[in-house]
Amino acid sequence: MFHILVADPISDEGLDVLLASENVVTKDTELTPDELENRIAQFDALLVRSQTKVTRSVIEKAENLKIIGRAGVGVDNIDLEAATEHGIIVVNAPNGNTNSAAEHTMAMIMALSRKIPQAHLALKNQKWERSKYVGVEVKNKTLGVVGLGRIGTEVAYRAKGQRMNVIAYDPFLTEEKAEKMGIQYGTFADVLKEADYITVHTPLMKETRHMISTDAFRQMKDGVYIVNCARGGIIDEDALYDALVSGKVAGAAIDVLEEEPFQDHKLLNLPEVIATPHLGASTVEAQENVAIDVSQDVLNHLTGDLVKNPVNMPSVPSDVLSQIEPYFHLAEKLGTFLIYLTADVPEEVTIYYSGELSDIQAAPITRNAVKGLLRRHLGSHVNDVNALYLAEKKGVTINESRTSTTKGFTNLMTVEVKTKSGVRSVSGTLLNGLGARIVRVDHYSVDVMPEGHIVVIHHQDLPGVIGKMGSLLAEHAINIATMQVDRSNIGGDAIMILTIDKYPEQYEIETLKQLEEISDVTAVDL
Ligand SMILES: NC(=O)c1ccc[n+]([C@@H]2O[C@H](COP(=O)([O-])OP(=O)(O)OC[C@H]3O[C@@H](n4cnc5c(N)ncnc54)[C@H](O)[C@@H]3O)[C@@H](O)[C@H]2O)c1
Ligand SMILES: O=C(O)CC[C@@H](O)C(=O)O
Repeated sequence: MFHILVADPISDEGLDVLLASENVVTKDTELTPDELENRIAQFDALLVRSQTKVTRSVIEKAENLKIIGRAGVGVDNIDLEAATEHGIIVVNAPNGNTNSAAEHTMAMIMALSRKIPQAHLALKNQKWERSKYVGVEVKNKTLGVVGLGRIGTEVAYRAKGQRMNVIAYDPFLTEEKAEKMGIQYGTFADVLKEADYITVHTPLMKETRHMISTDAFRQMKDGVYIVNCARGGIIDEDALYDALVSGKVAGAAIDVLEEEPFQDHKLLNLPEVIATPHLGASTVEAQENVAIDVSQDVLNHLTGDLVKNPVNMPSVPSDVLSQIEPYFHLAEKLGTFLIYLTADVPEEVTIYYSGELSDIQAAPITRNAVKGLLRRHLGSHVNDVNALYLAEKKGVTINESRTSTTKGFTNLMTVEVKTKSGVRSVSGTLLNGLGARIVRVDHYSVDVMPEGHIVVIHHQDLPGVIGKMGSLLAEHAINIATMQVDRSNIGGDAIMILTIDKYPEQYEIETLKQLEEISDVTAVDL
């Protein structure tokens, strides 16, 4: 049974799936930041919209938190780096409110053009001022869309329905795609120069913060209209204020501001500005959609299933997943096995994929190998979410490589670690119907199930060594379950890999090391 905190108002209908489960759902949408920090340790999952700030200090106190669900798109209220570092998966609901936000954007464009909010307010104040509220038509005007993702695209199609011309800029937009959509493809500068209306639909990130700046306003047409139903901060508010006061911008429609909630903002005192309090996603339909999506992902994660909309981990399509999932366990075991053999700090890890593995989406398998490598020293908090992040933080370079060297196996995965004292490697395969096998350790060929207690012995290939080893283990009541031996050449270096029924004590390992033919003994616990 898990404890789930719902910290922002989230649709009850959408939460049904959580409420119907055996978990304990606590709804507290009035928590102060301090209260959230003080209480978060007792929860396994946290659900938020955009109000609650999930800061690093909240995450640092969230000892049991496994997942943060964002009922909506933007995750700028969640410290993603801190979540990733702590192995907490963040999921969002990217599709459920697209329509709602696009409709709100169109409503804002129309209201701005016809001065509806201003006229409405005057009339409510008993002022019949028809000549003061003459508007402009949108037909044949050019709408500039900055960010042609889910919402930007829906806005573009709707604007075409209003007989507007649309020009869009998005780093992922191609001329072909623009042509297919019946819109004009442009650079950011083209959009600024040609648009009568500019609407922004990018996420708020380092690259997009204040992208609509004083310089950008300078490049725009005189009398341009500006719309922001995406995120406060994409537009530089001081620059917008100056552009409105100077008359460069004829009007602005704002659903979001840098500081929210806001009341007494200087932009709101300008008559050319119309505003709503972050209502883009506030429709019954959108709220239900996002709550259902995020609740389902939270339940999936808590019950060990894969999530649909991870933010801090790449998602894997289900057909790809069914192909690669069988290798997760093998990859983790190879990583763990290898780290036992690696005495020095790993500097570089390369995972080689060959045979059937050479053309698959291997990143999730790589994550499992790295997880296996890091867990021995960093503990069980290393998981799929933070494995690569923690490796990078520890200065370990992770590489993936495809090779044609299959050594006769239909699939072969090799994990190689470089340290200051050299390179060690281990290879494994999935044998049809027989499961996972370790098939190479460095240059030695073996056949070992990657399970249980294993002892890896490097020795000299001399008569009697195997017998001596067996007797010594018997003296310590250690039963040998399986044994594999390989050698470089007759009488040369050799390896013996034993699986035994109990993990040996350190003094037992030391006893083995005392045999003169033996150069190294490593106990591995898989
Ligand atoms: N007002 C609201 O209530 C509300 C509701 C939903 C979403 N949103 C916000 O709307 C925005 C868009 O959401 P979405 O679902 O369409 O996201 P999306 O990820 O589908 O689209 C964002 C697009 O922006 C593009 N982009 C990124 N950097 C860019 C740049 N420098 N210049 C131009 N384009 C760039 C991306 O390539 C992507 O196509 C987000 O900020 C989201 O948080 C607001
Ligand atoms: O929670 C909300 O109402 C806002 C959601 C919206 O800003 C989003 O990014 O999805």
